[in-house]
Amino acid sequence: MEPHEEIPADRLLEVAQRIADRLLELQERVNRQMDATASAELPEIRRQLGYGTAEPVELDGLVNTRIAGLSIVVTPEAVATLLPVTADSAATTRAGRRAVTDIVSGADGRLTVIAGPCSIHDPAATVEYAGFLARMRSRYADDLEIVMRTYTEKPRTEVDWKGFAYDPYLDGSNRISVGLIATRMLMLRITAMGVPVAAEPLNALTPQYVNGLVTYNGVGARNVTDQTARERVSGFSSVVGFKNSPEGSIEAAIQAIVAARAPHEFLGIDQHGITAQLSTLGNETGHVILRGDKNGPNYSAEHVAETRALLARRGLPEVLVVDASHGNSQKNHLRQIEVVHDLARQIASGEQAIRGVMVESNLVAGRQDLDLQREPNGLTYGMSVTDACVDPETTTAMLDELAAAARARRA
Ligand SMILES: O=C[C@H](O)[C@H](O)COP(=O)(O)O
Ligand SMILES: C=C(OP(=O)(O)O)C(=O)O
Repeated sequence: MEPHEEIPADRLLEVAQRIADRLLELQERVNRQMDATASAELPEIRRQLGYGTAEPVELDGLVNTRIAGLSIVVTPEAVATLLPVTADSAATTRAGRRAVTDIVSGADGRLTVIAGPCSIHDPAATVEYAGFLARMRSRYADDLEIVMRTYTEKPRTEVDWKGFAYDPYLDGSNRISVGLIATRMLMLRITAMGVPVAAEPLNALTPQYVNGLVTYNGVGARNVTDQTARERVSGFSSVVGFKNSPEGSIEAAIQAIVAARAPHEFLGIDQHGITAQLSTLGNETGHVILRGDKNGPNYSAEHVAETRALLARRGLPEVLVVDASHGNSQKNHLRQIEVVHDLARQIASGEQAIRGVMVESNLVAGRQDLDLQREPNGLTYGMSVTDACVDPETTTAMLDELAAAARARRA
């Protein structure tokens, strides 16, 4: 057992902070050595290339005029060395990816369910919720492959809290190193419990910190047209889904599928945090996630048929996942129940294209406002601080219905 596996979940942030402090101290020293080597050798390289001595130019008011701070962050390699993927976690992710890939390709007739909080904000509640999903996974294993939403990065419409990976203390202190370490610790913990993890890869650098721990990545509605997001997931080992755009464009998700199936060359970082050129092979698991839009839902049989036709026209597999929340619930968590009813009816009557359902679920129903100035202790335990979620009881009823539908479709 790794030492971090024994840490009580309510002390996870404290330990993440200690790890961050030690790693940042080390990284400062490494960076100083690198800077010293570069400043010793670069003038000589300049000279060998036939350039004269660089005259210092005053750049005040020209560069970094809107940068208020710049601090180093722990590197993926250092974090992975202290918090390695254990055999149990690796086995969970391997099996989860295999199962979801097979469901997407049609080799496995079950249904994927991506359930869990809209966003992660409290390690203890997250681990407790993972315990609930671990029980659900055993109960419904014959019909469902259940994966836990472990979203620590949140895309925001305007300005708001950006998620646990960025601001783990929920107070605007934005300790990103601590957030990245704590995210990895949580994903290690959840996968060690046998529950595969789903995430949203919002940032170009964060995936390196959770390498080997994510089974399913959903590119969000606000990022689906982003070239850098498409490039990134073309190299992911996980299964990837693309939401329709916030305005309802399914075509945007289809274009993302096509883009991500292709190999790409782009800029990222390597495991040492050094800028790197990444060469990818393309990801063939890409599919549309229907999430509705601001004007209404898009989960009906007509929408599913329309999406199938659009995919067929592009010669793509007629495969999709439906998100019961967001535009499909018009952000009313209880409407997810109606969405799931409808999807269960479609699946039971033989609709083959629907391979997965996403549900926003948490320990406590509803949502609460997060005030970054208030003590986090004022929050209700287990309740979402972003979009409203259904509770475990409602989630269980949904899983029961979806399992029966998957069974009926296979029969
Ligand atoms: O999934 C959660 C939210 O819908 C998404 O992050 C956007 O949130 P916002 O519109 O509240 O910023
Ligand atoms: C942000 C999310 O959804 P969307 O991109 O559909 O708004 C989400 O699934 O957390």
